[in-house]
Amino acid sequence: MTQSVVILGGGTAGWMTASYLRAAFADSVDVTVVESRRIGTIGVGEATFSTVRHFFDYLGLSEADWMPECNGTYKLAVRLENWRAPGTYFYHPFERMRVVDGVPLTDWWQKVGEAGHFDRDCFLIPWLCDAKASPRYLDHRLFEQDFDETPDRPLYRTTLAEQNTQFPYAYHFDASLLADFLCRYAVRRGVHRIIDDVVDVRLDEQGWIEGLVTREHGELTADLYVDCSGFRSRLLGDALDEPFVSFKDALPNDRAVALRVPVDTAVQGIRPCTTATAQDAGWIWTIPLYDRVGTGYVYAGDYCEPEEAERVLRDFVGPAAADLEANHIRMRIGRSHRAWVNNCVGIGLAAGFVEPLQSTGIFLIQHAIEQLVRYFPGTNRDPVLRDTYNLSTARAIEGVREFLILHYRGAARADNDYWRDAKKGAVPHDMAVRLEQWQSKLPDNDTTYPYYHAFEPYSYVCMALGLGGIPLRYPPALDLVDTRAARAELTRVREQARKLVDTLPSQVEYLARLR
Ligand SMILES: Cc1cc2nc3c(=O)[nH]c(=O)nc-3n(C[C@H](O)[C@H](O)[C@H](O)COP(=O)(O)OP(=O)(O)OC[C@H]3O[C@@H](n4cnc5c(N)ncnc54)[C@H](O)[C@@H]3O)c2cc1C
Ligand SMILES: N[C@@H](Cc1c[nH]c2cc(Cl)ccc12)C(=O)O
Repeated sequence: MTQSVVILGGGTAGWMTASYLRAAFADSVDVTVVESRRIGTIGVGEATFSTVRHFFDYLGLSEADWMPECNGTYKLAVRLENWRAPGTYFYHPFERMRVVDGVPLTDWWQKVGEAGHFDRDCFLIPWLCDAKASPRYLDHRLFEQDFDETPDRPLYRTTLAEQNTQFPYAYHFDASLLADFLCRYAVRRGVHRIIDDVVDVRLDEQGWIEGLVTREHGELTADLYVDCSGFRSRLLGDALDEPFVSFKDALPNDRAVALRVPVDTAVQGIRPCTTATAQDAGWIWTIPLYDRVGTGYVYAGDYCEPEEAERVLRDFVGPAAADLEANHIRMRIGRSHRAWVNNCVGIGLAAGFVEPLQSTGIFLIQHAIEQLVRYFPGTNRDPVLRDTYNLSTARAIEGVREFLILHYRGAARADNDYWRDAKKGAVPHDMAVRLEQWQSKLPDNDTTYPYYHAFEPYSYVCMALGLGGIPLRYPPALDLVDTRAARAELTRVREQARKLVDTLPSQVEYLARLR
């Protein structure tokens, strides 16, 4: 029996959901997207997790299919500048920690490494980022060979649940071009697209949605409604009045101002990472795309006025910013108490958002969509499926919240009220315990947020070591054991990095070849 879904919203969340549901259920689920011409999309959201490749894989799309159309580039890490002190930087790479004699290399590094650059001493990717290298050779081989990339497995599509290796890169892309691309993909596969405004929502006596009233297309009805209306949360927050749990007590950044800066990347090169540069009231993102750079200042409105933020961003960009129009954005930070209420599921900004740091928005969308497919409601409206979905998606965003709180707690920077207050904000009880534990032994499986939220202990380790504000000791056991193997591994990282930097093409060269 065919079921029907109406999705409100044609931003990244709406079109990702529509295309994925179609790929999962084909003609068994009839999908309609209604999007407004008058209400724009958020227009930002250009950096991803490495796991987004499962999304494209599921849709049957290769890099060559979508990257050139969306000005895509590779992202091998986040580079955090000035979080410790002016002039410092470190990387959070898509690269798992090496382990020597059962001990993570970073723990060894605390004892035997030279003070300074844990990231460049323990990982390869920081060297590739500094060299603006491509993660692939011109014959398309990956710089690491741990991955089965055989293309001929048409019946086996991967999802987040199968993540047992750490893929070495994610992507940057133009968010508007991606939404257009996915719209074409979905419509070609039978998704109905309606351009109109939803002006009213009809509920039955139990509070279930009966229909969405549009300005010009009458009433749209379905078995399930997906709210992808962005921060407005037109169905979940507005019509169904589901309470919103704010994260502002711990994460005060609630505004952003963004610019799209044209750049001659052939001349400047394309650094294969997102850069997050700490500022007086937040931080600035720099996301290199194929033909331009996306940049924006994420800041706390309580500490900085929008005009001041725009001025700081323009100064940061320099002369190239002169004639560009700035996009000012208010952010609603937190989550809907429940993401799925009755016959309405919120996905994307409509359901919740943490803040752009570490680019978690699209990951949370992808996770929500995969969970929706897993717990898709039958005609009997089993409430257990809905409750399990709500538990899983709430845990994911709460984990992301915890990881981001660490950035502000852990930053050594404390030179003004914003950075000092950031260390006094609320911390979830369990996290307060973990912050203590990390001082005696770097974060590991037993001392990090226990539910799936995609960040693994090594990500927490990078932050603890790189941010510099948490006093850290190495485990005393390391004074009692032979350190030779660990020292040899640190030397091996250096040798491997040197060889890669010498042999890999630049990202500009590789992407030109891909086109
Ligand atoms: C400053 C900032 C930076 C970010 N950076 C990143 C990043 O680097 N990486 C990342 O993963 N995520 C990032 N995000 C998050 C990411 O942008 C969003 O998760 C993503 O774009 C999804 O947005 P959306 O589709 O939920 O909402 P939107 O893009 O706002 O789309 C809303 C849609 O709903 C439609 N709509 C609303 N009301 C109605 C109505 N009444 N009738 C008809 N249509 C309606 C609109 O027309 C539009 O199509 C960032 C977010 C912000 C705010
Ligand atoms: N495991 C997830 C999350 C993740 C792991 N390392 C990084 C690094 C950065 Cl910069 C962002 C996200 C992540 C993933 O692989 O995407």
